[in-house]
Amino acid sequence: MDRIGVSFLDPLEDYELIHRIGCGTYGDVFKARNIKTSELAAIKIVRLDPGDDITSIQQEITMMKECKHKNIVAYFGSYHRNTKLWICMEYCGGGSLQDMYQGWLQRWLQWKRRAATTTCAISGLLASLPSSWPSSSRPCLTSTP
Ligand SMILES: Nc1ncnc2c1ncn2[C@@H]1O[C@H](COP(=O)(O)OP(=O)(O)OP(=O)(O)O)[C@@H](O)[C@H]1O
Repeated sequence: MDRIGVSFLDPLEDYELIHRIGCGTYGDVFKARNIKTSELAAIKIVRLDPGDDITSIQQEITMMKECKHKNIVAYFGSYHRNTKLWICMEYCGGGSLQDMYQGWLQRWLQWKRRAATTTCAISGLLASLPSSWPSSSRPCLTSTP
């Protein structure tokens, strides 16, 4: 951990936890605030037990440290304290890509249902037109609900 610049100081000296925002393969993720700068952060807290293979976590930290781009979550630092590893990073208020995808999917399904309902209503209305109505002036409805 030393090798990748993890601090052994108390993370609660630097961050206050606000609430839990999610949970991943390695542990819970919390919304937090940097006490000195008031900047928001997301902190992943991973429980480390003696004998755990920490290679993949070290790789995740190393990768986050090296990836510096405006479209990639920024890495703020890590702390190893009392069997817990705190990985601090930029807070993304829009949620995960999966959350966004679920939102789009729901909206699209809702829109599709509304379109089908409207089509049915208009079809019913057209069917109720008097048969004496000249076919040349009947509106034509085509849809693929
Ligand atoms: N930087 C962040 N800003 C805001 N929310 C985040 C951030 N990172 C993670 N989260 C939230 O925490 C949840 C868990 O994230 P985490 O990266 O631990 O798990 P994951 O996305 O399932 O990936 P993994 O398989 O690596 O654990 C996400 O789904 C997201 O809602």
